Parts: sequence; C-alpha cells; structure tokens
Amino acid sequence: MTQQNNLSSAIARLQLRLEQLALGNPPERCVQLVENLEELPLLAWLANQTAYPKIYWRGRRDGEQVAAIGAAKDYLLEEIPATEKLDQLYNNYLRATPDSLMRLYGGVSFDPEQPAWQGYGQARFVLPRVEIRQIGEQSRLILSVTADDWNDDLAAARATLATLLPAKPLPPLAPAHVINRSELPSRGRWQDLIEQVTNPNFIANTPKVVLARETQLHSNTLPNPWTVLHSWGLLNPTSYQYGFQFSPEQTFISCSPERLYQRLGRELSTEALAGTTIRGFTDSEDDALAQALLNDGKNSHENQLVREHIEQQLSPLSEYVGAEESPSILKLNHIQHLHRNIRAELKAGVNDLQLLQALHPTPAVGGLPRAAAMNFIRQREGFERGWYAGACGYLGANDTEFSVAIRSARFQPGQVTLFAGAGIVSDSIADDEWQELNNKLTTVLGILNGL
Ligand SMILES: C=C(O[C@H]1C=CC=C(C(=O)O)[C@@H]1O)C(=O)O
Ligand SMILES: [Mg+2]
Repeated sequence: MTQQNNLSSAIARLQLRLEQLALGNPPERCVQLVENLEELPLLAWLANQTAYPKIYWRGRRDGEQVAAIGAAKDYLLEEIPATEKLDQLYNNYLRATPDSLMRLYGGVSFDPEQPAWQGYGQARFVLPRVEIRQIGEQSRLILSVTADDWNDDLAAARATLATLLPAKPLPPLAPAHVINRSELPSRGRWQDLIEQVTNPNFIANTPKVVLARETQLHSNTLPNPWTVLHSWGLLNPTSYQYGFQFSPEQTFISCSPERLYQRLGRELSTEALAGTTIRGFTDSEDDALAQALLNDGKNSHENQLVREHIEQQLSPLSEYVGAEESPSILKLNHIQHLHRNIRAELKAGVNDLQLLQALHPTPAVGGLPRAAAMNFIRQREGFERGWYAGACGYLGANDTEFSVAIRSARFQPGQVTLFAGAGIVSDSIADDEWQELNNKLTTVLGILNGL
C-alpha cells in the first residue's frame, strides 16, 4: 500500500466513524478517534496542509514526532496572569479525563509583564483537531471532537478532515537575500548593559542576568520556515524541534537543546543547561575546548546558579530532588554547553501549572533572583521577548513536556527575527558575551544563507 493510500484510507475510516458518532449522544467532554498509519515524513506532510493552526513537535531523545492541524479548542490567553484560564483548561480537559490521549500543545511567553506578540498571547494552547503522532514505526492519526456545540464541532471536524492533503517534498532551501540587518540592543548598548550588570553593587544582589539580543533580517525571499526547521534539526539531531504556525503569515520555530521539564506521572526530569564555548575543528581541539569549559570558573558559576535554583524551586513540590554533582558536555553543531541532569519524584497532586510556575523562567534564560533579573530585562533589554525563552511543549494528564524556546526564530512577512542570549555573571566580559551571541546564531544564519 502506498503512503498516500494508507493516509487517505485512514482518513476515510475516520470520516465513517465520525458519521456513526453523529448518530449517537454527545460525549461528556471530548472524543478522540484513532487510526493506525504507516510512517510518513511528518514535517513535509504538515508543510503541505492548508488548515491552521499548524503545530510540529519533535521530542529530544525518544524521537516522538507530532504534526497537528486545526483546533478543536484554541485558547489564546492575553490576560496577565493567564494562569487562571489555563487552570480551567487544564482541569476541565486533562485532569477530568486522565486516561485519554488528549494533549494541549502550545507555549507561554518569557515574561507575562512584557507586551505579548500579536497572535501568540501570554500563553496559547491548542487541542488539535487532527494530530499524527509518530514514534519509531508506530504512527497514529487522531481526531478530536468536543462536546461543546456538538453539532457544530462535528461539522468542523468533517471540514478539517476534508482539507487533508498528502505529503509533498518540502520546498527547497533557497537563500534569503537579506536587504537589511538590525540588532537590538546594539553593540554599544550591550557594553552599557554588561557594565550595569557586572557593577559590584548590582551583582552583589543580582548574581546573574541573562541578556539577549534580537537580530532582524529583512528579505523578500525568505525560505519556508518548515524547511528551515528541518535543516536546523538535521544539524542538531539531539535538540528538540518545534514550530507553531497559528496563521499563514506568522511562524515561530525553535531547535532548542534545552528541556524545561518532562513529567511522566510523578517522575520529573529537568536540567541545568548554561555555560558555552565553540566547537573545535579537530577532535583534539574540540576536546581541549570542552575541558577548558569544564574548568572555567565563569561558565561553571553560570551553570551552578541554574542548578541550585532548580533544586530550590522543586524541593517544596517533591519527595526527592537530585542533581548530577558535576556537569558534563553537550555538543551541538557549532557550540558546546555545560549540562547537568536533575531528577525529582513529585509529591502526590502536584500539577503542571505549579511546575511551570516554579521552573519557568529558569536562570538559564532569566537570572537570579528571578524577579530582579526579569525587572532588569523588562526595563533595559529593549525588545519584546515574546515566546523567545518562553516554554513550549504539551500538557498531558500523565505525560507533559516543555522545552525552553531558545535557538528560535520568528517569521513574519518579509522578515525573520533571530534570538540569542547569554548569562551575565560577575566575570563576564562584554566582547566575549557578544561573541557568544553570534556563536549561538551561526547554525541558523548558515541555513538562512543557504550554506
Ligand atoms: C539564553 C540562551 O542560552 C542559554 C542556554 C545555554 C547556555 C547559555 C549561556 O551559556 O549563556 C544560556 O544560559 C540562548 O541561547 O538564547
Ligand atoms: Mg554563557
């Protein structure tokens, strides 16, 4: 059976089952219809669809991939804080049906007190209308229909199924002809900011602030964001890959190495990822750079502050928390990081909203103490972070995962904005930290230049 036959016959079976469902009574909250599929190239399939939102997620180690299209529920949360609405959503849908396959995919912004990016909100979560989840050779097509406005929702489900198209190869990676590049903060402003943070009076109370820069590229020939994500993932196969396209003109993609947390029942896995150097050209140069990173005081301090903070935040919510004593090296395409695994066994009843509040943003993207560092960023950094350094992933009843949305790019008509941040601590040197920002952009800039 060809791939297309397989997909189209699964869709046809879902259409039949949907009509059978329409003859019965509405469910209490939500029904999910599931059909098995043969493996298919999910990103290419997603890119070829016409319904929105489009969401892609690829986990880091187990390699689970998800492509989602349309929304059975779409919550754009603009209020500050958005937590109360999120609480309702979480309680009504996920906790009420603990055994279902249901997941809410989405993200929360870096700082709810900064203005939100248009269309992304302080948080936005979607219960997809159609989802394909693929892990190993197992692939499942899932259709969700909710009980609210049952007949309308059935009609909307029919309509989305009717739009589904086969996979087609991703559009080729044409280089972006950049007509203008701008950076915020500028190099001069960066110098001032680093001096302010490293001032002994300031650093005595605020030992770490992660400062970031946005790099805007204007171009009339931007490549397809899904193609960029695909290429980015090939270069960093151990990183997460995800993208949110809530409307055709706006896409946020990330190829992030960083996990905020993964929760399986009451088992939580997280990490301290902070401290950076470049890769070497030869193996011995690469090893020497890794060794120097492990021995470096400034970078160890960056990582240690993250580890301590995560442990502190988790301990009231956990029966047990433990971190690796010494960091190891995580190698990416152009850079390497200090990395420490952290595990916790959660107390009974601890939920994901508590975990998000406790962990996000970590001092790998915010700073320490959290409130003072975020205040500094909000007032001085000079651009709106939006979902950059936010938390993206999915909420499930028993299985939740969020990544920290660094190494990310926002596509808008005629423009792509790239983001990079660096942890500023007492021994930080403005030149070196600026170079670190550039190093963090090397991979994605290479892709955009068609290299
Ligand atoms: C904030 C970013 O990276 C963080 C994660 C790893 C290493 C970092 C560092 O060494 O400064 C940052 O804390 C970013 O890439 O935008
Ligand atoms: Mg650093």
